[in-house]
Amino acid sequence: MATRSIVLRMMPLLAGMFSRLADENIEFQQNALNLNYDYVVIGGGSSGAVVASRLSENPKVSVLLIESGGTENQLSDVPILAATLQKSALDWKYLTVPQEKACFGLDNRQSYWPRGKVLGGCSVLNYMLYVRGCHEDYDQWAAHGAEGWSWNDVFRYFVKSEDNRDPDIKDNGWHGKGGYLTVQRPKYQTVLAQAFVDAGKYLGYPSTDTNGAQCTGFMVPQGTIRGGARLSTSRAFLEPVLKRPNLHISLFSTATKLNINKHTRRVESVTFDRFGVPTLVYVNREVIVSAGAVNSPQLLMLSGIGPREHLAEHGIECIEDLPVGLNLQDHIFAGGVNFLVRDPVSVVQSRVFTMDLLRTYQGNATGPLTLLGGVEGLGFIKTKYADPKKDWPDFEIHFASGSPVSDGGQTLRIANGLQQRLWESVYEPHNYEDTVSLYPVMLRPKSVGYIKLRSRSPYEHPLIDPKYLTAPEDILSMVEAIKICMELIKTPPFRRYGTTLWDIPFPECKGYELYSDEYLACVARTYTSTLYHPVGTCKMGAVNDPTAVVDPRLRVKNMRNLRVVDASIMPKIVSGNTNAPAIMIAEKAADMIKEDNP
Ligand SMILES: Cc1cc2nc3c(=O)[nH]c(=O)nc-3n(C[C@H](O)[C@H](O)[C@H](O)COP(=O)(O)OP(=O)(O)OC[C@H]3O[C@@H](n4cnc5c(N)ncnc54)[C@H](O)[C@@H]3O)c2cc1C
Repeated sequence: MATRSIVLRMMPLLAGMFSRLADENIEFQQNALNLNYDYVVIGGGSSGAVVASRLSENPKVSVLLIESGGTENQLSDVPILAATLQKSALDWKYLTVPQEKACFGLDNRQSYWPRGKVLGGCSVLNYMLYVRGCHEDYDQWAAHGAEGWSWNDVFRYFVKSEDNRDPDIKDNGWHGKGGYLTVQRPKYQTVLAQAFVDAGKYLGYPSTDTNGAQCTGFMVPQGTIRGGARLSTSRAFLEPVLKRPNLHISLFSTATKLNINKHTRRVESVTFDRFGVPTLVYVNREVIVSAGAVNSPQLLMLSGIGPREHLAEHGIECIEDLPVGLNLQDHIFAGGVNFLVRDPVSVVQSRVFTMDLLRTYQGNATGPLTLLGGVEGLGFIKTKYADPKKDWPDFEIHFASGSPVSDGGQTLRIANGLQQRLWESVYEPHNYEDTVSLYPVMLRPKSVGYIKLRSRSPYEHPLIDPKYLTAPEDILSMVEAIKICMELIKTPPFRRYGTTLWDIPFPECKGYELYSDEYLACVARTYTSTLYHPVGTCKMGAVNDPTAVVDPRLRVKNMRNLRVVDASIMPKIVSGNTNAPAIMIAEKAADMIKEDNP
């Protein structure tokens, strides 16, 4: 407790020191709004910020961006502090319903879902990892009705955003230069980053740019950072265009209803609360809902677009009966895959938050504070359940050069909602010791959940049930992935630093033979962690696909001027982190909107 308060007391100092890297005085907020706009974009997150930026390139159209939150702060700039932003004012603070087959070791068996409530959305809270997913993901989307979304179609939109700055990657033919979104590795690595990549080689995985020709392999990740600081989509795409007179941004503004004319099928206006005051704007051309995978379906349902029977439960008139909120997919990992390290080479709090390193960060934008939330390696692997003939890994290992004990349980443990009993018995005895984690992330889970309304209040959090680990295949593949992580830690590149298996078993799993398949399955079901990638709740598909909410041009079916543009449109979750895909979706959508509104 004492240490926590010391760190908390250090925050203002940190904030002061990092002022070089942030400018809170930038005026995003538009004071007076017009009565109507050509385009109203709802939600200024990873996708919405990009859409608003691109649409307002045409000076002849007017664009209003409505965002529930305010602007990011100086702490959110510091890459290693990513997890500390959870449960802060920048977070929507969602919780899933208690899980039946997972999260046994989390408070009330609920998974905590942070989502960015701030201009830039989750790109302000995220771990900044730049990952595109595999070519196969997008080819599958297209094959199942999302015409125009194959890898060959989407590739140029990844490139369009990008300003890749790492010499060994930027010229390999797979990346863009000069775009708004700077992509680069932190200048600093611990020795463990290379150990991870070398361990992958030991098991036959190439060291490669997994965002390029081949998806399977290991790499030290690139991130959406610039000058050692986080680069949110707000900073990247909006800050440079703020002076455009045709772009208005309304902060602290929550859209509560799309007002739809049932006969014309047009959204005529949008109701929103601006600093708590009910407000209305009229729409000349289109409304673009970019409120993310939780809030986009919520807003559509509140406005009468959703499953008829479910809307009726809340007394909402159904204007269009569509499967909004279904098809919820998320990436999870087994949080208990941590290892002990003999040598002082990992990222522990006492070695990171020193005055010398703070000065290094301030002066040279390097040092451990630039690490991407502490993630130093990504390994895209195939378990025995993956198709050996395809370059389509079924797990992504996140290698962290630390674990929940690295800061004495101050951030990750709290963010994950780890139960006190589990914390005290398994982790606390190793507080502040050198450790690493190899978190196996299930890339294409079979378990699918849903989001529903709890009430017709826009302010009540929706009911979120991801149904983690309910499909039997999921736990089987997770066990195989954990075994691969254990193999990696035993390879010479890691062993030279004295890595060993964690020496305290999970008490809940003591009935099983240590490290047996049953034991590992129990660990995965006990410490089940989200990777914060919910998608799919406004599914894109062919017009005649009854499971689709939007068509391949992202138009809500049977509506004239309404699109959804964010991670919720993914028909299937991509095999990688979802920020770069959300930005790509927005880039492509902006082009489609321009084409459809000549
Ligand atoms: C903790 C965390 C770590 C992550 N790490 C990574 C990572 O390292 N790499 C990666 O690729 N991905 C990562 N992700 C996931 C990635 O950031 C998201 O998938 C992506 O940002 C989603 O973009 P979006 O536009 O769909 O939604 P969001 O970015 O969530 O944007 C939605 C926006 O809409 C606003 N909004 C919602 N409702 C309303 C309303 N009614 N009215 C007005 N505004 C509204 C929200 O405040 C928000 O700003 C992470 C996510 C989190 C939370």
